[in-house]
Amino acid sequence: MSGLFLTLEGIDGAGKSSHIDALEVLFKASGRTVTRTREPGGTPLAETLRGLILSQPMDALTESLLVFAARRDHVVQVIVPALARGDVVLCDRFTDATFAYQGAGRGFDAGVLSTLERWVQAGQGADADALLQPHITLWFDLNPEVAAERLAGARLPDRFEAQPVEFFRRVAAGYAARAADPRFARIDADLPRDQVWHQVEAVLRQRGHLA
Ligand SMILES: Nc1ncnc2c1ncn2[C@@H]1O[C@H](COP(=O)(O)OP(=O)(O)OP(=O)(O)O)[C@@H](O)[C@H]1O
Ligand SMILES: Cc1cn([C@H]2C[C@H](O)[C@@H](COP(=O)(O)O)O2)c(=O)[nH]c1=O
Repeated sequence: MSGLFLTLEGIDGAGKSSHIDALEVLFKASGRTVTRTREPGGTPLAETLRGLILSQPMDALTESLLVFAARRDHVVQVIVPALARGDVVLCDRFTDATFAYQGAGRGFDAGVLSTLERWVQAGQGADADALLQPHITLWFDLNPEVAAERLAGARLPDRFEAQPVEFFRRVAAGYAARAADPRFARIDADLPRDQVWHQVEAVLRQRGHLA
């Protein structure tokens, strides 16, 4: 069986993490082995970098280099081996987040991000031209004002969550621009949790990722 690389994306507070447990249960019930992971993070080194990225002041180039450094370790150590085994890889954020947050949010050069993406996600040997990309990206689309209300009081904000709503409007626009790619499935996240889940399950069945 071939591996499935599924990513979850959206602005902070859009509700994507709330559905990862259920996704894991669903795929396991269909007989699949699941590797559950997140970005930035997913390896000891990448989790160390995550701690710095979410807490330390830095400019947009440093931030971009650190997220891609964390990603390289994660891709090599976790994602590629899991896909080679045939696992379903459930990854909370991947490179779309970099284009949305560092690109659209911070205003950092998308051409430089694309170059880093090619270096970090290039295949090996005969596959050198193939770029590792998710098979499907569940994009939890939620108005930034609603997301901010959901996050208020839920937890102490990190360096991104502490950004003003204008930042998240730019990030949301960045995701919307990337959603033209057919691997994106838009999930209307401005609905009660059970209805959000219903959309997630339906899209996976429609696209043939679940029996
Ligand atoms: N459909 C929903 N309706 C109302 N509240 C929700 C819904 N889904 C999640 N929440 C609540 O919104 C908050 C953010 O949800 P969650 O942590 O899943 O978001 P997230 O997209 O993973 O955010 P982040 O990327 O910042 O981790 C939580 O308090 C969660 O309980
Ligand atoms: C992968 C990635 C993430 N970010 C930001 C987005 C979020 O604010 C945090 C991660 O926190 P979460 O609660 O686990 O969603 O990191 C980023 O700016 N760039 C990236 O590439």
